[in-house]
Amino acid sequence: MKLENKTIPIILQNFVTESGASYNAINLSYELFGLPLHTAPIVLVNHALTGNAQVTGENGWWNDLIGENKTIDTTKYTILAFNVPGNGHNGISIENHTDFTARDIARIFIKGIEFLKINQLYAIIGGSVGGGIAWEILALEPQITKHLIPIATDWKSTDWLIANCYLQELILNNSSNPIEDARIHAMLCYRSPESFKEKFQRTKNDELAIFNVESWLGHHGKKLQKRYQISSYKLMNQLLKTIDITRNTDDFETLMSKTTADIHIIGINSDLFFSARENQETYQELKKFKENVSYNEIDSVHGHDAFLIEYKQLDNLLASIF
Ligand SMILES: N[C@@H](CCO)C(=O)O
Repeated sequence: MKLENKTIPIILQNFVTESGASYNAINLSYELFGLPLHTAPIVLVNHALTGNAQVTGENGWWNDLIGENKTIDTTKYTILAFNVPGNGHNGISIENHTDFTARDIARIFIKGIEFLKINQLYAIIGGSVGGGIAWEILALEPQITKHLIPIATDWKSTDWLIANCYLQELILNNSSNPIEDARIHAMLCYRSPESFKEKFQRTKNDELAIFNVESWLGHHGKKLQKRYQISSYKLMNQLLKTIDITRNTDDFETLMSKTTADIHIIGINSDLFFSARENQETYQELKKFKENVSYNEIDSVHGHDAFLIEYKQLDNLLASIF
C-alpha cells in the first residue's frame, strides 16, 4: 500500500519566511499511500503537533480513518502527506522556530505540490495545526482543492489557544524536564474536565501513592520525551499559535470569496483550543457569501483530541465526501 517515502530532492532554495528570515535550502519530505500518483484523486493529509507523514500503515497515526476499505480508502485515492520540515521525522532540525508561521509551512507544502506536478487536489484534511495549515493553503491557492476539511481547528488560533501556547513556551524554555512538563500541561487542554472525571473517578495508584490521573499524565510526559525533540516541539507550538489567514493580507471574506472549494468544517463540542462556538461563527461568516459550506460537530467529552478518538462519528461525517 505504501508507495514512496523520500525526501524531495529539491530543496526549496532561497526561502524567505514571513518574518523575513532567509533559508538557503529547506528539505521537504513526504509519503504516498494508496493508488499511484496521477492515477486517482489525491487527498492531502496534514499532521498535527506531534504527528508526521506516516498517516496510515505501520505506526500510522490515522489508521482508523485511512486505509484499505476505510473511510478514506487507499484503494480509491492517492494519499499524500508531508512532514512539516523540522518535525523531527526528516532529519532536519529548525533551530530558529520563531522564524516560521503556519503560513510559511503552507507555502512550503504548496511548493511540494507543484514539485509533484499536482494541478488540483481532491481534498485537504487535517486536525488541529494540520487543519490550520490547510486553511492557510486554501487562502494562498484558492483553487488548489475541491474539498477542505478542517477538523478541531479554525482559520485563526483563538486567544485561549495562544495563551496556552505561551505557557508551553515558558515550560519548554525554563523547565528542567521541558518536554515532559510541557506535555503534562498540554494534556489538560487536549482533553477536558469531563473526560478526566469519566476516566479516573478520583481513583488512586496505591503503589505510587498518587492519583491515577497524576500517573497517567506522568506516563504521557515520559512517552513524548522518548519520541520528540525540543526543537520540533517549539516549532510546532509556534505554528499552532500563528494560524491566521488574514494576517497582513485581505480580510476573511475577500480571501474565501476566491475559492470554489466545498468547505466542510468539523468542530468538537468540548474542544478548549478551537471552540465549537468560534467554529460556528466561521461557518455563519462563510454562509453569508458562499453556498457550499457545512458545519458539523463531534459530540464528545474528549476535548480537542477527539479528532484522534471519535472515529465512528468521523466516519459518518466524512462518508459523503469520500
Ligand atoms: N494531541 C495531538 C494533537 C494536538 O493538537 C498531538 O499531540 O499531536
